[in-house]
Amino acid sequence: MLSNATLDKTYELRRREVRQTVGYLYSKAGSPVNVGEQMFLTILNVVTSMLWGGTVEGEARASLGAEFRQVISETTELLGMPNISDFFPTLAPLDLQGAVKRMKKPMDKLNAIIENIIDQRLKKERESGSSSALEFKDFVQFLLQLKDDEDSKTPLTMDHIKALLLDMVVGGSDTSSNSIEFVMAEIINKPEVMRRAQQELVEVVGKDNLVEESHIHKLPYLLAIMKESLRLHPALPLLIPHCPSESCTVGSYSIPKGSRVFVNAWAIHRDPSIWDNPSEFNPERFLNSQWDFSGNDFSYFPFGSGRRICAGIAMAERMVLYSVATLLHSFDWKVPEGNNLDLTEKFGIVLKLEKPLVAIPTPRLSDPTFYE
Ligand code: HEM
Repeated sequence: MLSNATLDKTYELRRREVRQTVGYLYSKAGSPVNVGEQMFLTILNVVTSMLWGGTVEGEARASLGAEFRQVISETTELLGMPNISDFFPTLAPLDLQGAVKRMKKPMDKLNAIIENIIDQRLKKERESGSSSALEFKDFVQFLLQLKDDEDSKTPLTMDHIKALLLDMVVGGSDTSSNSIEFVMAEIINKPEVMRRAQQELVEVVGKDNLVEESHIHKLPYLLAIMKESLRLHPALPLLIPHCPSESCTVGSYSIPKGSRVFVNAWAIHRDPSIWDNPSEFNPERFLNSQWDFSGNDFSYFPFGSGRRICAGIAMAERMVLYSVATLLHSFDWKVPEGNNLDLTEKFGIVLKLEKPLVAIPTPRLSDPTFYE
């Protein structure tokens, strides 16, 4: 589902959602909008339509999207909370901070949403006679077939399927939308960066044309902006906790088997022995640089590294670049009069802006049909 070949085939899904967001922003032209919320809804719809073909529209888009965002936010907040049970596992059964108890409510809600989706899919299959009768094969359909395949080398249970779907929705939506929010906040904070990115878009896309995903490989300055924003604000600042299956030694530290290892990518990305003026937002440092998202260089790895590297890098790169390119090509952005742009970060397993980015879009394209 996340390979470049499949992503090429599902471009229409991303395009449809991004165009819908542009239409919404056009209807709000001149008024403040919550950028992160809009981007969350856009990504949520893209991820869910790739997983099970379902999108949220109209009124339901705002209400289900807001509910989903709240539940995912609660879950990721609890996941990232320092928990005494992690450091003293013998205390875990006591759940001293009540983390396990508090996790139950959002997890029950997420489970109910996912179960409902699987039930609907099974019902549809029963009605149509077979799964292959469905119009197009999405991830849920693929997993359900794999579960029923007796010769499969990967035995799957319904719990595995639910966990995989949750992983994708939670892992894909909050990370990508927060990353887009940080990119936009940094750009709005530095008007010269916004102008240069828009100039690049005019040269590559033109003003009488729409941004397409195929353009993003021709926008080196925009890619440098994404890399620089992920350097300062990696979506998962401590990656995802790792757990070695064997005792090992790393950089002369011995790591016992089974210990919980947090890698502080946030601090490495701001290490003054690696980066000049580490706290400055300066996309130029990434123009013609050796740093990429492969995780092969331990001074820059916003998607992690090695066997557990992010499974969604290709999709994240497409979604972030395509969304930001479209937002900047279609609109000028500023914060409401009298408001200061506050880039203070809020730490958790997912890094967020302490104060959500609220900004005003002003259309830049003369032809109103580009906003339909
Ligand atoms: C800008 C957006 C994103 C960022 C910055 C990001 C970052 C990361 C990071 C740092 C990890 C942990 C890697 C490690 O511990 O070494 C991870 C894991 C993962 N990500 Fe992403 N991610 C993003 C978007 C996505 C998307 C769009 C999807 C899928 C729809 C996705 C799916 C996953 C999955 C499934 C894992 C777990 C991989 C495993 O444990 O084998 N991510 N991501």
